[in-house]
Amino acid sequence: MTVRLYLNGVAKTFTMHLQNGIRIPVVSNVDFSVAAGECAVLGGPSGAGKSSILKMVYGNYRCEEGQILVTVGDRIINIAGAEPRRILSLRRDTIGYVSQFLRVIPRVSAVDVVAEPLIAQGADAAQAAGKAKDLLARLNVPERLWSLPPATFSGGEQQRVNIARGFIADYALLLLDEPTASLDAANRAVVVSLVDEKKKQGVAMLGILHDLDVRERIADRIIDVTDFQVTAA
Ligand SMILES: Nc1ncnc2c1ncn2[C@@H]1O[C@H](COP(=O)(O)OP(=O)(O)OP(=O)(O)O)[C@@H](O)[C@H]1O
Repeated sequence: MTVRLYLNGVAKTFTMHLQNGIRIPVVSNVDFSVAAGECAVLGGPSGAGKSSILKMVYGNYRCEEGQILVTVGDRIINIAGAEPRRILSLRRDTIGYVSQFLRVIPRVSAVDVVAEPLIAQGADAAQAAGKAKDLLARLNVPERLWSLPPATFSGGEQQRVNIARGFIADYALLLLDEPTASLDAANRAVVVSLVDEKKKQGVAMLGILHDLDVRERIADRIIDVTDFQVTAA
């Protein structure tokens, strides 16, 4: 078993600087690992700290305590102490993030929006566009939309463009932040098969999935975040 992600003694406390520096401890002693080819899902009630953990792994939230170790080839990198430039290069080459929200880029076509992460990893532009079209077709985005910028697409169409963009590149670690929220059953099934393919390729995945049906189909393990919750003294 190759460990791809290891959180070791991670803690997160928010400090509200505009409210007299009130400190809100959220999680502490977070310890778990995710192996290559495994999909682990963070469980626990609303407010338990699932998003905070995912955002620390992606480097969006600073991790003040503990280590977040990611295996990159034959090296191990600690995201908790990584410089912003290192985090950006990890996001290009090693860690992908699939959420339900598309950040629309004006005047860029759906195909180019989807292909971009793969081109950033060094792929040939024509091959990347081909793979982008395959994914858009699998996710039932109508072909007449592929050459248009997604700004005017429906919410569901934008969401599927974003999923295609999240799954196109080759990352060792993929973070799934409610990727199937508000998708219909047919497209949820497509996401399940995309996750299965990533597992076969040895990609480690860590996700938040409130959709119980999808969670049951893709989660190899549930990590209960309440185990790490900081209870008020
Ligand atoms: N940027 C922030 N500033 C201050 N507090 C925050 C911030 N982000 C999260 N929190 C607090 O941390 C706690 C955990 O939030 P988080 O979003 O991680 O929970 P969650 O388990 O993902 O919840 P949900 O299932 O509702 O999305 C909450 O009490 C929330 O108010």
